[in-house]
Amino acid sequence: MTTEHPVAAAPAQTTKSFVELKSVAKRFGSNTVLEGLNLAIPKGKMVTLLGPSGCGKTTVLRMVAGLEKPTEGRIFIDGEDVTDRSIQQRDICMVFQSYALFPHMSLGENIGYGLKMLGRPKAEIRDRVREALSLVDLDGFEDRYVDQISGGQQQRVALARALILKPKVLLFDEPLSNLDANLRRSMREKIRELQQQFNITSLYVTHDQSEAFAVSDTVLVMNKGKIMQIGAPQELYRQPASRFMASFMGDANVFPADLHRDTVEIFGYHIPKPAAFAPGMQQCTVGVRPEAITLGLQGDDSQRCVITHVAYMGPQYEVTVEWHGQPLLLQVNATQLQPTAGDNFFLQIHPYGMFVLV
Ligand SMILES: Nc1ncnc2c1ncn2[C@@H]1O[C@H](COP(=O)(O)OP(=O)(O)OP(=O)(O)O)[C@@H](O)[C@H]1O
Repeated sequence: MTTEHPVAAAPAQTTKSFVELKSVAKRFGSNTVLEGLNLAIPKGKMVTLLGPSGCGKTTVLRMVAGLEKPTEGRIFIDGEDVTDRSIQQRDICMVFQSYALFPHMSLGENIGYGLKMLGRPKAEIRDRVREALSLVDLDGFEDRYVDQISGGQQQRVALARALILKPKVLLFDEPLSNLDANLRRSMREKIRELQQQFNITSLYVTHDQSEAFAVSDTVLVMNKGKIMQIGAPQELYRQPASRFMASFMGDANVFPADLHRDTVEIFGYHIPKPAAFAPGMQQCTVGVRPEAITLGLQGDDSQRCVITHVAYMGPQYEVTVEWHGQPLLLQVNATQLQPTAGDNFFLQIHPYGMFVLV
């Protein structure tokens, strides 16, 4: 796919821009929502704020947009201090959960509205609207109205309306929350495709872990106004920095373990030691992801387990086994085994799904 496009072809401004928050705090009256927040979005990257409801993600996004002012700290876009600038003076566009389209305007008028306000000539607006619609796979939809298209299509129009302005920064506020599961997948693919195609520096807010992983270069996990961990999706999942992170990033079984030179020992069972384990440690707590555990018909006594609970999930079963008196959650691929409570197996743990907890 070409990276040249007359609507959103990355101009110098777009590719060079970045966002930085320095020592930002936000208080609403006596309620401190954020404290000492530092955040940097490299040029052309997508950073996602992920966290439980109320942790402060939308407040961060609104401060970057200029809809809220930090109580302390400064915000920079493209090297300029924008802390005291209004939303109109920041060269950013926002894509909202609610689409925020004008119902009395055609889709073409909605998308071209920003350019019209900038006083661009009619012919240019018409051409750029057509191209923006094409980018979001809505060719020929100029004359339709909001009530004549689906929710998924409305969100594509909202995306086109943002892209047409070639903003320095794109902000996404839970943009998929109102869409059903199938539409969510195709919309997030479209967002990621366009963001990467045009190297648009972007900040994305969601409380959905799989959505955050699918669209982001970097994910920043927040809890109660604090940053818990920042990293690439694989890093956060495979090397969570705390128990909160281990459980927030998915299911995890947690055990005390003895560390040997080349192996990790849990209940007498030896597993090859993953590279993440620091040399010199002798004991630690390990986390094991459910998908890293498999059931087989052969093994030794240290691997013996009995199934205590089975839940059918479609592609896989979620299975709880008892292992050395401890419950252990694992997944069984439905094409491989039909597990039943009471069955005896021998388990194996793959080192890929194991991490150290400190
Ligand atoms: N305008 C406001 N006045 C007072 N308190 C506010 C205001 N905006 C946000 N808050 C408070 O700040 C905290 C963080 O809210 P925020 O909306 O940033 O969280 P969030 O992580 O985006 O949550 P959600 O996923 O539910 O949107 C909450 O306790 C909220 O009640």
